[in-house]
Amino acid sequence: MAKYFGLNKQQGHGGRGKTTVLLMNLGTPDAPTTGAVRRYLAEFLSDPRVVEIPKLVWMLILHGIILRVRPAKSATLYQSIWTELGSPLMAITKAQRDKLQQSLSDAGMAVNVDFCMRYGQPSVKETLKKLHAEGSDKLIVLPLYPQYAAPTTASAFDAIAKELMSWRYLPSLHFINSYHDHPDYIAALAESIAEDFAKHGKPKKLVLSYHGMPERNLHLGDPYYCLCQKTTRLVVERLELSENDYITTFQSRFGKAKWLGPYTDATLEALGKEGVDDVAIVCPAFSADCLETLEEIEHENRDVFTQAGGKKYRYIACLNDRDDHIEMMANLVKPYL
Ligand SMILES: C=CC1=C(C)c2cc3[nH]c(cc4nc(cc5[nH]c(cc1n2)c(C)c5CCC(=O)O)C(CCC(=O)O)=C4C)c(C)c3C=C
Ligand SMILES: [Fe+2]
Ligand SMILES: [Fe+2]
Repeated sequence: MAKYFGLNKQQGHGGRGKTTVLLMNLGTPDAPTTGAVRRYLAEFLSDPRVVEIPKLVWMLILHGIILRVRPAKSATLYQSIWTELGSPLMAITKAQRDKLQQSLSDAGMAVNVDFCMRYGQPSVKETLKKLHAEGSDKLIVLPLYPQYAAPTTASAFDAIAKELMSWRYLPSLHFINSYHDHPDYIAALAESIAEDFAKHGKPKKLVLSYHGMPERNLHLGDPYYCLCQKTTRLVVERLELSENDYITTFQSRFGKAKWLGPYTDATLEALGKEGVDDVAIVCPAFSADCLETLEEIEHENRDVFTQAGGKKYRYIACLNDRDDHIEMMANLVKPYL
């Protein structure tokens, strides 16, 4: 048939039928240098899902001010968390890919696991093209953002859809848009907190700090804020905490607009001043440790808290490549395999 119609090898329509679980995360600079951070931020902050300001105005601010000032500052912060394996976000995502591959293979499933990043490398475009060339015609896309948000989850979908727009032979596609209340996610999160309490004692306050976004997004219909509140409720119910034991906050504010609150840094400062001097802090919106957790939460906010009078400050790591986190991913994708 192929010979009759003059199809070449690349075009061959046989030999397909592979299934791939495609993990997706935000992305990170290639190096902790001003140039690499500028390239990364230029791509990230040009995404209209991330910054919803009229394009012309935003491009003037972005290129005229932000990309001249922020990359050098952020590069210094990235240097403080960089490891011999590179950016933590990249190293952890690779470990998650490898362990999920192992887990699904051990369960006897003939499935390939790969990952790509929304911004930077490995790009959505190159990864989809590679998977197609390898014969994958069924994709289960799992963006590693537990709580759906338009700037993250919808943007991941945009990038996939944008690439596939120019394809003739589309793969079958399943897109998992949120797992904020999945029992395995809640169980893994609660277990990581319980382990910390067992080791260091129950703190006076558990702070559940989620990545923030402009408050306006909530009023325009983004469910992220409500999904974060639901995650908190399910986790604290499982840990049997009472209302005074915990607080939900939002971190990583960017720009001058009002973001979701209460803000993590202001809350820690207030707690320190009020004599709530023993806190543990966990970041449920991040599936992997990154700049926003390792630098902003573990370091910057520790200083805020201790300078306000706080004494004990424990950062509880993200779920990263914990076995229960990997099993959660396996259970999330299994119904589609
Ligand atoms: C500009 C607006 C931003 C929105 C909205 C936003 C939402 C959002 N982000 C994450 C996850 C991550 N963000 C990370 C870094 C980061 N985020 C913003 C801005 C917005 N994020 C900036 C400018 C940066 C870069 C860091 C800096 O220069 O200070 C990261 C870490 C990347 C890394 O390399 O380690 C993650 C992960 C979520 C879940 C989210 C949803 C509301
Ligand atoms: Fe962010
Ligand atoms: Fe930050």
